[in-house]
Amino acid sequence: MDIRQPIHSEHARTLDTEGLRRQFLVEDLFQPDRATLTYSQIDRIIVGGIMPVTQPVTFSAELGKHTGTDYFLQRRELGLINIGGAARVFVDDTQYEIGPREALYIGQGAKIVEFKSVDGAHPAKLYFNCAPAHTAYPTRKVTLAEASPETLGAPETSNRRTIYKFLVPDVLPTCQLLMGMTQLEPGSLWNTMPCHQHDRRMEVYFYFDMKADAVVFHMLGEPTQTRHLVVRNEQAVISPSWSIHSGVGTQAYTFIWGMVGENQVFKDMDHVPMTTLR
Ligand SMILES: O=C[C@H](O)[C@@H](O)CC(=O)C(=O)O
Ligand SMILES: [Zn+2]
Repeated sequence: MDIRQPIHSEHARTLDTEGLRRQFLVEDLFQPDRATLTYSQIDRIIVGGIMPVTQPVTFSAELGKHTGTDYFLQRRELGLINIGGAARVFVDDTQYEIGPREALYIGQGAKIVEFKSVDGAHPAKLYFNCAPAHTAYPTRKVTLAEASPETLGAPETSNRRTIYKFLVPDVLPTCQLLMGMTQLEPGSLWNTMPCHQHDRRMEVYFYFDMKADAVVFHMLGEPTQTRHLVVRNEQAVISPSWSIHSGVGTQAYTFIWGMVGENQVFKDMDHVPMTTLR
C-alpha cells in the first residue's frame, strides 16, 4: 500500500516537478495478477487497479492491518469501472459479469471478493476507488446505458465530451462515493475548463484510452497558483479540495473521476472565473 499524506496548499506551491509528481501522481496502476492500492489520507480514499491475467485476484487479509479491521471492506465501500476485457467478479455468494466500460458498486461488509478475467489474453482492468462507509448499501452492477450520459462542450472550444455518471444518487445509493467516466470526442482535447473547485469534496482523475506517446497536461493547484503534471496512459492524479482539476491532451482521451467527502451533489462546484486563473 502506497500511503500519501494530506498536503497543504502552501506546501504544494513550493514543489518542483518531482515533488508534485510524488504527492499527486499515481503510476503503475495495473500489474498482472495483483491489486495495486494507493491510500490517500485526504478523506481516506484508496485508489487502485486490478488486472487478473493467469489467476484470480483477491484482497489479501493483510489489507485489514492497514484499515484496522477484520477484513478490507468491513467498514468501506468500493466502486470499480472496467477499462479492459470482460471480468467476472464474485462478491460473497453472487457472481457479476462486468463487461468493458461497465461499473460495479460493492457495498460495505463484503467479505469475500474475487476478480477474474474471462479471457487472460484480453485481461480485465478494473480501476477502483474505495472509501470509508457507515452502512451497507446493496452491491450492484451499473451499465453504460444506466449511467445517465450528458454531452457537454463544443468543437470550437475543443471540449466536446460525454459524462457518464455511474455511481451517483440518481442511479443508486452509496455512502459517499461518486464515480463516473468522461469520454472526449476525437479532436476535443480539454476537460473541465472553465475549471472549478469543490471545497466539500476531494476528487481523483484517472486518464486512459491514450496512445503510448500521448500525454495529458493536467492542471492542478489553487486558481491563482496553477501547476501542471505530465500524465500518461493509465495514470491517476489526486486532487485536494483546494485544487482545480482540468486537463488538455495531445489527443482525445477518456478519464474516470471519483469523489468523496461532505455531500453527493455533482453540480455543487465553485466555478473559477477565467479571469482569476494565473
Ligand atoms: O466535479 C466533477 C468533475 O470534476 C468531473 O465530472 C468533470 C468532468 O468530467 C468534465 O468536466 O469533463
Ligand atoms: Zn470536480
